[in-house]
This record gives sequence, structure tokens and C-alpha cells, in this order.
Amino acid sequence: MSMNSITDMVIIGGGPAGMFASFYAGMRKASVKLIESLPQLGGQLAALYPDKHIYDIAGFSKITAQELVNNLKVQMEQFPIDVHLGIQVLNIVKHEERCFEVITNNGTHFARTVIIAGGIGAFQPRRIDLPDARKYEETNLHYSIHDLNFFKNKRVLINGGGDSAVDWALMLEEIAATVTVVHRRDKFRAHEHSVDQLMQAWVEVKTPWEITGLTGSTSIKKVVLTHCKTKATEEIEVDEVIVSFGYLSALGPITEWGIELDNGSIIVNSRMQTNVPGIYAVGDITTYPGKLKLITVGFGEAPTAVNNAMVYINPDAKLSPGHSSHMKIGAN
Ligand SMILES: Cc1cc2nc3c(=O)[nH]c(=O)nc-3n(C[C@H](O)[C@H](O)[C@H](O)COP(=O)(O)OP(=O)(O)OC[C@H]3O[C@@H](n4cnc5c(N)ncnc54)[C@H](O)[C@@H]3O)c2cc1C
Repeated sequence: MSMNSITDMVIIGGGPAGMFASFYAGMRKASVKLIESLPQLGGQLAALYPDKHIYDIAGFSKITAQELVNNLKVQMEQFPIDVHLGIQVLNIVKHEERCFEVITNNGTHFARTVIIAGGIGAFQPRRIDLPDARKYEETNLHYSIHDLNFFKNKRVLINGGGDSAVDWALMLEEIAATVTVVHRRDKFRAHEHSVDQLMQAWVEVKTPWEITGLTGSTSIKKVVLTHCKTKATEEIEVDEVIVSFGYLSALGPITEWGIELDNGSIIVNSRMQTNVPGIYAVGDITTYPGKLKLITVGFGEAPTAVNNAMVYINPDAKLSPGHSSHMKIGAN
């Protein structure tokens, strides 16, 4: 292994704490890989409450969670952060001083230091509970949308009653050949305004129905629906099925990495270092006396972890980089 194949920092978790830590590490000229299990950045903000306003971020009287995530992305993009989405870190193995092997479900990365910003754990979509559903994930069963054009002129069925299900239906209305929304309750949980739009769109809305069967050899050809009250059934031919039941999060493997925990949170010292020298932690996943699980606290912990990690990598490095206002960053 050449020294060049070792990254200065692997940051685990692309929530606000991991994103800001990535930016800050970039500002300190560290090479950085950011690994996130979801297909998108933003952690709880993007997954759980993108449209809600947040009022306790310094300098913003209010900002929506998704806007804050977008701003963090712009800030990060000033540096060549190597972002890996849809990848879950399974284990960290320490080989020698300043060499950690970060093992994921899609390969291994070597790092001089690791910063864990895993929040409340790796998010996974809440899956539909039907036999064979997992095999269709290889073909036409989706839990998120990456490219709307993929659905162009296709017959799309969306299952779910929250904001994502309704928003996706409205976005696909103009692109797909047909859009059917299936929800097991009569009432949607989405914003009233979006639900009104959905009812006026040419989207077919089927409530209270649920999916009780999927048929097709390698891809779903037909979806079996059952009416939740009358138990009547019907079949719909489809090209693509999108399931939007929200997310589950689980600390899962993080608890097995040999890092000292207290009640599921990682114990850190005032340098944000764990019991394993060279592994740091920031954000909701950390604990210490007086810890508050707030975005702004994670933002404060990130520079502490990064600057101390810089000294761990090179004991001659300065702990404080000085003030950013003395630096020249970006185009201006
Ligand atoms: C409804 C709601 C409203 C809130 N409102 C506010 C508010 O107004 N103000 C405020 O300060 N806070 C608020 N919070 C709390 C705030 O969202 C959290 O404090 C913040 O998200 C923590 O950021 P984080 O980066 O530490 O973790 P997270 O946002 O949880 O991000 C962690 C990321 O790490 C990823 N991850 C975990 N394990 C792995 C792994 N093994 N491999 C790869 N990726 C992994 C996860 O998928 C996740 O994306 C709110 C929370 C909720 C649920």
C-alpha cells in the first residue's frame, strides 16, 4: 500500500456534523473521504424533516432543514471532498499508528484518522414486507428517486402517504406515462397544500388500499392491491414501483467497533477523541458530561475533532489553523 492511497481522514456519516467536519478538514488541506449510507447527504435533516424550519442556527433567524443542507453542500464543494453515497461502514480495524482500515459494504478505505459522525445510526429505508420484495430491488422496486427521467413514459406506482410519496407523484406527473398513488389510509400525512395539488392532478389516488402482492419473475409486472376495509382485491400492471415508508436508523455495526460507549453514544474527551487514539467522533453520536444533541453543537465539535486529528496525523502541526478570515478560500 503506497502512502498516497491512505486518506488523511475518513468521515463516517453525511449529516450536518459530518458535512461541516468535511469542509473544515478540506480547509486544513487534509485529504478527506466522506461515507454516507443514504443516497443523499443531510442526515436527519434531509431524511426526516427537510421542509421544517430550524430557528437555532447562529446567523439564521430561520432556515429550512433542506436549505441548511444545501448550504453545507456548497460550503463543502469548495474543497475536493471525496463523497461516497449509499455506502455503509461496517467496521474499522486499526493496523498500526496512523493507519486505519475502514471496511464498508462496498470496499475498503485506508485512513490516518477516522471521524465518526454517525448521528442516530445508519439510515435505511423502511422496506415493504412482502416475500420476494428484496429481489425486485435489483430491477424495478425503488425506495428513493435519483433521476426523474428514469421514469419517463413509464407506468409508475407509488406506495406511501407522506411528503415524499406525494411530492414524487407530483414531480412524476408530467414525466411518467401514468402515476398511481396507493395509501392504506384515507388521509395523507403530507402537507395540505401538496395533498390538494395531488387531488387536482391526473394522478390516480387509491385509498385506503395496500399492496399485498408483487408478481413477475425478475421484475414486478403486476401489483396486487387489497382494499383495507372491504378486502376486495385488484391487480395493476406497472413498469416501476416506488415505496416511500420513511426510514429506520440503527447504530448496528458502530456498537461493535471496540469503541467505548455509554448508553449507545460514543464517549469522547475534550478533543472529541474516543478511547481509540486516532478515532474521533462528532455530533449526535457523542456523549460527555453536559452534552446537548443539537446541530449547532455538532458544528462546534467538528473543528475540535478535525484540528486535533491534524495534530494526531502530524504531531508538529498546529492545533489552531488561525482564523478563516485571514485565509483565501474559493473564487473571491
Ligand atoms: C423532527 C426533528 C426536528 C429537529 N429539529 C432540530 C432543530 O430545530 N435544531 C437542532 O439543533 N436540532 C434539531 N433536530 C436534531 C438534529 O437533526 C440532530 O441534532 C442532527 O441531525 C445531528 O446531526 P449529525 O450529523 O450528528 O447526525 P445525523 O443527522 O443523524 O446524520 C448521521 C448520518 O450518518 C449516517 N451513518 C450512520 N452510521 C453510518 C455508517 N455505519 N455508515 C455510513 N453512514 C452512516 C446516517 O445515515 C446519517 O445520514 C431535530 C431532529 C428531528 C428528528
